[in-house]
Amino acid sequence: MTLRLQMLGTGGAFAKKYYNNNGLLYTDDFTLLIDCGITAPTSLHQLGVSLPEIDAILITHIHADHVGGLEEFAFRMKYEFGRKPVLYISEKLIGPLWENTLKGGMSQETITSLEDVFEVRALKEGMLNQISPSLQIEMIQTPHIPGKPSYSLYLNNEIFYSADMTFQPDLLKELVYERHCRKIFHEVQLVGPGEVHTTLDELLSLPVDIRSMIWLMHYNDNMEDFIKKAGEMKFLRQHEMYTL
Ligand SMILES: Nc1ccn([C@@H]2O[C@@H]3COP(=O)(O)O[C@H]3[C@H]2O)c(=O)n1
Ligand SMILES: [Zn+2]
Ligand SMILES: [Zn+2]
Repeated sequence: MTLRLQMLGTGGAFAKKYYNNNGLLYTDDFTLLIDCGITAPTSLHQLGVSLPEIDAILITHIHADHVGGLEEFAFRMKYEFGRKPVLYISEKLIGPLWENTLKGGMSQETITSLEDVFEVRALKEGMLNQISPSLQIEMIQTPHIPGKPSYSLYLNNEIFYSADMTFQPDLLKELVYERHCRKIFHEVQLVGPGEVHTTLDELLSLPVDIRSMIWLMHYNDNMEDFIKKAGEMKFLRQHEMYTL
């Protein structure tokens, strides 16, 4: 079963030319939205994708470029379409997503918890979660902000999709050399110290066979200046459809 990926955006948190780094992952019979940031509703509108066409949303971590569009998504599904979207989320993030992010805007007499606006499906890390008949996802907790859980995704035991994360060369080597990973979608910070992200220079330090399978995403507006500096790595483009 082939997967297809269409990014709603490929930009970093503060990019303006590129939308938030959120993606539509398609199987033949299922559409999963990976992260739903501030710009996700606009990008979906531009692509002509209506909200009910999305079978489920999966959240990697709680930053506005990954969850800032959830309020609009949930309100519109409730009031325009009379439906509750399916939300896959780490069990550790259910409380914080409601208490720290959505409660302020969404709470009212009839809405007092995340479950009132989403059909919540808790994901456990380190094990295979069956999302649809042909899509399995393992959540791998990867370091981003200290004390703030963030989860990268291993799709169908062969494709790595990074959440926002600091450089983890040992994980990437283990996935490629021991777990048959054949494609990597990786966030990148093009200049400056990474701190909470992975820099282009760090990714350039990986062995060439790993670099050749990397597609870069979550980049800043000056991405075009780095196309020739990324070696074998390629830049993922928003709104283009990729067969994985
Ligand atoms: N310790 C931190 C925390 C946050 N940030 C910036 O805020 C952004 C939040 O979304 P992001 O995509 O994770 O990128 C983060 C950093 O740009 C940062 O640079 N350092
Ligand atoms: Zn981000
Ligand atoms: Zn983040």
